[in-house]
Amino acid sequence: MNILDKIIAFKKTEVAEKSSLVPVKLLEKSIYFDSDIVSMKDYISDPEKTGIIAEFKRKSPSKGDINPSASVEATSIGYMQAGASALSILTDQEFFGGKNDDLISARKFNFCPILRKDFIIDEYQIIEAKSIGADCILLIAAALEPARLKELAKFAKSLGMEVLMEVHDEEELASSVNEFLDLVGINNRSLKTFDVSLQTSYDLVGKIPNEFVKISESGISRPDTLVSLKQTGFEGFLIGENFMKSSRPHQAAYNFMNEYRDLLMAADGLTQEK
Ligand SMILES: O=C(O)c1ccccc1NCC(=O)[C@H](O)[C@H](O)COP(=O)(O)O
Repeated sequence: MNILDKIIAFKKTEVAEKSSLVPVKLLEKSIYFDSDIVSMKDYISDPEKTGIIAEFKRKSPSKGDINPSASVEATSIGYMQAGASALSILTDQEFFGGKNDDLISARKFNFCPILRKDFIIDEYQIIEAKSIGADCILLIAAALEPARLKELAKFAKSLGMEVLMEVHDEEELASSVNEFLDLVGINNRSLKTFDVSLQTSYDLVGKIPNEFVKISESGISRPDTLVSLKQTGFEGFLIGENFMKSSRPHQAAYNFMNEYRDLLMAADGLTQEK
């Protein structure tokens, strides 16, 4: 059993418990339920923005504790002030130390697209995502049969939400891509070995149909990597640990984004000189 199998097995029990404790009818009463979303697709593909989806995660299966006591308020506000285009908030408690309240707090303090980062296997979790103020959900191709993934994506769209599908290889991409997705993410981290290889992104970017916003996810730690990922066709970059491992994640994000902007300007200057 790999880590994803373990997480999904846990989610099945979690969803059964939660849905018996908090019925859908109650979730639908949330002030966020009928609110319009802030479009992740629009913010990421805006050329004036950095495309960075800055992630708030306290721990992870691959790294253990990263920053258990970080403040979601200070970090999310700081990320957006630093120039992030969007936020990704881990809501899984068991494996990532997150909670729904983290997303609710991020929503309260920021006007920007927010991705609910969790392991979605059921419509209940999508309704819950909308009720806590998320704009976009993640569907992981390795965790869902293609037909089920499509069903969940369609359901999210029916609630007015956007969908990011994450894949790890060409097979997942070919079998799971469907018309209800908005963004497609290439995860550079193998969920079997936890090894990270940016080559996965470079190999797969050309295979993502152009109607989807292309995101590179995981293991990004250098601003110059973003420049080359952008040059190969990525518009979005999901970055978590590199910021969160700092005692001041928002400061790390600020430094990273400043350096990225300088590199982009220098790269643009070189292109114009040619
Ligand atoms: O991060 C993990 O250890 C992990 C393990 C199993 C499933 C998912 C996992 N991570 C979720 C993510 O996709 C990352 O948090 C996200 O892409 C950011 O990655 P990073 O910048 O490397 O923190």
